[in-house]
Amino acid sequence: MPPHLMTLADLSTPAITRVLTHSHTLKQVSLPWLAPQQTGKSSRRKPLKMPSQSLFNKSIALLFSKRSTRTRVSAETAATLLGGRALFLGRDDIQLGVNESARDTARVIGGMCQGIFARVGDHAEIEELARYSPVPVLNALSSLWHPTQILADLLTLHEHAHLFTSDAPAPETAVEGKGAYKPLPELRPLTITWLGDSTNILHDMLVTYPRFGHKIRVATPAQLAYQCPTPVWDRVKELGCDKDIWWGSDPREAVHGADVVVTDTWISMGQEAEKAQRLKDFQGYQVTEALCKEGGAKSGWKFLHCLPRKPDEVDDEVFYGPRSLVFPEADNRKWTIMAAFDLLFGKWNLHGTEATQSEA
Ligand SMILES: NC(=O)OP(=O)(O)O
Repeated sequence: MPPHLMTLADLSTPAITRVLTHSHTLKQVSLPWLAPQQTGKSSRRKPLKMPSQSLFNKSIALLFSKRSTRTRVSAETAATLLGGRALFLGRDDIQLGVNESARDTARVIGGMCQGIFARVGDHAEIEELARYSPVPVLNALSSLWHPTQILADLLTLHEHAHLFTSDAPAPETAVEGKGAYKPLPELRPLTITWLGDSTNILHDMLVTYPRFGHKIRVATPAQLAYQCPTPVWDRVKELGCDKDIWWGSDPREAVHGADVVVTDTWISMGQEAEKAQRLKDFQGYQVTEALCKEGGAKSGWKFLHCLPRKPDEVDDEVFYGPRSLVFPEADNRKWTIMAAFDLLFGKWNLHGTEATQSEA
């Protein structure tokens, strides 16, 4: 039975830390490799190290039934860096869902490729793929979970740990030629606020952040449709995360004491018909300087958003301002997906906890 990853709830805390550490090292190894190569005298510099080639001559299927920019481009470029190839298989490209079942598709693609990175509608679809795939399946987003997004968010927070500690200097990032790679900066326990719908992004936050000592404060509209689905809340409780989660419907109350404010679109893929009702239900939830000041967020609060963004949920002042970490967060989709591909598809060892720095 191959290992799979449906949600970060499936990984222990040390295993998540290992993926983040591995992402941080792969990023440091890969960036000099990807930089324009210099000629002339500077060509006498120390030879560059090539990142792990665990996917050399291997193929990863990107089975995407929904649109994607970040996840798709991260996956394709990460597979290339690992020496392999990603095959993008969109909903109109293959027989799945029209002439062929998920069961048969998983068996056939798994017989030809060495991993499946799948973006699906209903979460049951990816469970079905995983049940019958002979190779590992990684969740690229389902109705319930979005694990690779939260890996990127965590890496971004760790890289910006100095912003949350008044006396800490910014870490050095350039490492080429210095031997050992910089360790992942330690992150102090934070208060992280979510304003918006109970989406797959929030769900992976709920089962992850409290295990690292972070408190979560959530505001969703009071209607039942915006509350946490039972299968997700069951995992939250199973992991003991519920005691560190405050959940209400007042966005001002939710941002109280926040170090980080996170939101996402109020109208996810497939919910376009509900747009008018949703815009009404989320009135007052837009992340702005005024809202966070009135609610008592910490003076240095920072902003995360998985993207794509619409101006409904966050105004331009916050989104493009100095509080925003959204573009480093987007960049980190690549390094975290690269680490997950290396460990899951290349080594079948994503759930392990042994250090990986020497094999980056
Ligand atoms: N955040 C995210 O998953 O972006 P894409 O939908 O563009 O992949």
